Amino acid sequence: MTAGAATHRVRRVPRVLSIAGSDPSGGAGIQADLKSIAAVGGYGMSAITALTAQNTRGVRGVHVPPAEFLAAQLDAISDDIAIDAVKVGMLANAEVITVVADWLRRTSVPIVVLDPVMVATSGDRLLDPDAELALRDLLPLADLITPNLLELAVLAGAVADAHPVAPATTWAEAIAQAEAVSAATGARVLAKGGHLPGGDAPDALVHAASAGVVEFTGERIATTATHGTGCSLSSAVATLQAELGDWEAAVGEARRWLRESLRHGEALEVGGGHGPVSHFAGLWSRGGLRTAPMPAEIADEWWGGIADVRAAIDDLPFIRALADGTLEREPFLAYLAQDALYLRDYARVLAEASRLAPDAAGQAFWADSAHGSLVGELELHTRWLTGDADATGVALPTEADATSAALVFAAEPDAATTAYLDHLLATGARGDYAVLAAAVLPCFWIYVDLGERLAAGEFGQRALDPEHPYASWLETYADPAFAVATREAIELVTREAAAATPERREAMRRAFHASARHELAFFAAPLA
Ligand SMILES: Nc1ncnc2c1ncn2[C@@H]1O[C@H](COP(=O)(O)OP(=O)(O)OP(=O)(O)O)[C@@H](O)[C@H]1O
Ligand SMILES: Cc1ncc(CO)c(N)n1
Repeated sequence: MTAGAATHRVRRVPRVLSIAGSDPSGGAGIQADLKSIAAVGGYGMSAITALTAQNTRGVRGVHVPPAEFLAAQLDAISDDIAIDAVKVGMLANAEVITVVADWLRRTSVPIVVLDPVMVATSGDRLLDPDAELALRDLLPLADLITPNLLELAVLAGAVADAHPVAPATTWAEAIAQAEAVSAATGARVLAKGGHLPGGDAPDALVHAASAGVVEFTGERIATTATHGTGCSLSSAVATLQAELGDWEAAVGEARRWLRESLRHGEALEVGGGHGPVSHFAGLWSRGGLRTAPMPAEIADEWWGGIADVRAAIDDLPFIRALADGTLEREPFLAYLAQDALYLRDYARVLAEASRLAPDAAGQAFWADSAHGSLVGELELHTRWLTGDADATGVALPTEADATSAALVFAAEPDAATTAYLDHLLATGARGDYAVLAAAVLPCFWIYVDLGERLAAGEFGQRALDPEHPYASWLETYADPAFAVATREAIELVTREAAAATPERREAMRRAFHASARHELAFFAAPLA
């Protein structure tokens, strides 16, 4: 850990100001800076030093607004907003340099990265030659300076009392020049080898005060999309340093990001010269572009998506007859016998969801539900199937356990039970928690919905009669505690779906839909 890291206060979304020129073609200058800052996770701001008329082929003109107006921009920002890092780019002339240097002295910005822009990738000048010496006063205000080889030579000359220094032709020479600039200014220097001939594109982080040289190597990427690489790198390093508080880590991560962006630059098909890098290529491919739905929207969509299945369940002769009490005892007991078989394995599937759950809350919830379906629901079934249906609230006689188990699970699983359980058990075996949780949800949701609507008289007043032949069944599913558990299940599952990738969310929806169809087949079977 460096001294800087020890005192660093972590800033998850650093507020980063770019003081630079405008590139209307969007690949360099403040446009590249804002994209880079956002791409690596910062909040970007920009104070514009100069306007250029340029594209990927070259710079056609430069307009420098009055320096007082740059000062006004800088003060407007610093009077209101805490700034975690500043990146300085194109400065155009000596007057602009003075404004920026004065503002930096007045404003205590914790991180200053100076990209001493002098010449564009196209070869056009972006800094008056007579301003190169004025840069000397700005250098000690920087924490990190990021010159390319030509700029490094100019800075090395400036700190050597304006003795001209020739651009390095070897990497060792470049590092020696960086050491001289670092020693004279106290700043770290990132020497960039992008302009070296050869197959490598090395950078070196040089800090004379700690006699440290950290080299970053990597092969040169074959691309014409190199417009604005220097702007992009310096902005990314400033942002990442504010987040990580470690220069080596910040440069390393910024380089990884820039190299990925370089690889995708040509695919943007911007301009016929040196095109821009693709600043968001990584984010686009890994994060996706569409906004994720909210959990409540997912609940509505999934529930709406099974409206036809729910309507079909409502219309089943089994449900109608169960509601009005005319259902024969034989199909009711046949249904319960199948449901007992179902619940035994359903509890195992819930236990699997508990095992796979990513957090303790989820683990506890599914474990509770597994327990609930065994002691709450299965006990009800047992009372019915062992002929103990009238002994409400009385515990099962323990000496009869073996006999009752034999009775409860005596039935052969029918096709609907087998299909439903195969679906759930296979989903569990695949080991995807989110999909499994979606698959078990209809069993909560459809039953609670039915139970509540039966108890509300939606299927006739007979369902509310305490003398109803299947009153204990009706009460079990109208139990408010079951509704609470169901709401929690919906919340757990839809929150998981909201955080999932679109593909995974779709797999969850499909599993949910499949289970709903199995519920319909299950209710239809006893009278089929
Ligand atoms: N073709 C490439 N392959 C890999 N990395 C590259 C390539 N071109 C530039 N880089 C990297 O991009 C960063 C910027 O380097 P470069 O030396 O081009 O700066 P610059 O000249 O200031 O950039 P600009 O083009 O914006 O003026 C460095 O990290 C460098 O290693
Ligand atoms: C405005 C601006 N800043 C920096 C550079 C360096 O690439 C550029 N081409 N344009």
